[in-house]
Amino acid sequence: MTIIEACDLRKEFPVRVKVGRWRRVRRTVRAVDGVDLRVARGETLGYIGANGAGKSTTLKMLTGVLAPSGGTVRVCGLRPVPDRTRLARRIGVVFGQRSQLWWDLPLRDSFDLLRHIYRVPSAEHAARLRRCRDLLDLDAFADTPVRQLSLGQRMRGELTAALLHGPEVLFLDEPTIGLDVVSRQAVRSFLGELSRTGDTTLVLTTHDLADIERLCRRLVVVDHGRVAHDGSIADLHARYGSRRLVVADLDSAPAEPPVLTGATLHRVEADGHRLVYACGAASAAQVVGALAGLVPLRDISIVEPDIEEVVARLYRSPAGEPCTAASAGAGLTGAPSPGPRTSPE
Ligand SMILES: Nc1ncnc2c1ncn2[C@@H]1O[C@H](COP(=O)(O)OP(=O)(O)OP(=O)(O)O)[C@@H](O)[C@H]1O
Repeated sequence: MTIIEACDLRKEFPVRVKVGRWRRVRRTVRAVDGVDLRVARGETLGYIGANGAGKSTTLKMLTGVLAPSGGTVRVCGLRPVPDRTRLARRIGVVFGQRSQLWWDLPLRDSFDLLRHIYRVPSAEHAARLRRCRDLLDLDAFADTPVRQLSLGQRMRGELTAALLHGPEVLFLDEPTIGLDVVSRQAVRSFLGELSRTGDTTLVLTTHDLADIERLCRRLVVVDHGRVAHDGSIADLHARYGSRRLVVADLDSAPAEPPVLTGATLHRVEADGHRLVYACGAASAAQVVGALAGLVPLRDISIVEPDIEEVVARLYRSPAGEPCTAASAGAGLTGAPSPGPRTSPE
């Protein structure tokens, strides 16, 4: 059953841009440029894109913070802006940069206030709080005023606050940004647990692709406000020509690296003692078999394609066009997008 449905979703912002020394002209920034999205109940969706690609704007339209300039959107069957109050009871939101906690109150008191605001029956509230306390280890700092919490502690508090009313959908904008390794792991495993139960639909934007790999089966990549990829991580690799690498360590370096059918020599390292082949039509097993008959193998390893590299290539390819394997290059994850589309007003 579909819980989020966006059709041709658009958001334009009027801006004034400096031209020359004194002149300013009006322009329209197309931050979201015709996004179609359907998310099934219980799904965990990763929503990624370079800086300025339109992720936060999309999330703001899905949560009723911003009104779309065009298209239609339904979340839990409601229109996010006109039905904002009703929607607020059915969704939870964690925006990394913005807090929903009371700065001067201990975390525990914020949770209590939220119970009253959302009118959650106390048994339900207690059960949900107990689960979060266990999984997120809140007890050590539940009596500390929010302003004294570390970022990682506050984020654990934010996650709890967003879930206490039992939302059907949880929107998370950069939930692990700036967290130390321990807090990041705590947040990831908590979200993993939440995702496994399937009770809550999760929509997650992040620049940390490890979040995506650990949590999301489905990945939507946006580029210049448009969906450039919607599918599994495996689909992404297949579409953008990611290849497995076979790394062969040799006892002695051959005069010339062997030419293999169905694989290409990717690089030569360690003075010719290490050959790295990228699998094409040939499987990793076939490459290893062929190499074994041609060179003295000491060791073999197979390296799975790197999601950071494929996403970086996708960000760099013009308007989400699939790049060929030949266009693969070193990763530049997080490279800023050339910017949103603008047009004169
Ligand atoms: N209120 C606004 N007025 C004008 N332009 C805006 C406004 N909000 C966003 N934009 C522009 O819309 C584009 C998309 O912004 P958005 O914040 O959605 O990107 P993002 O993908 O979330 O980026 P980041 O990864 O950096 O958070 C950007 O170019 C941004 O400058």
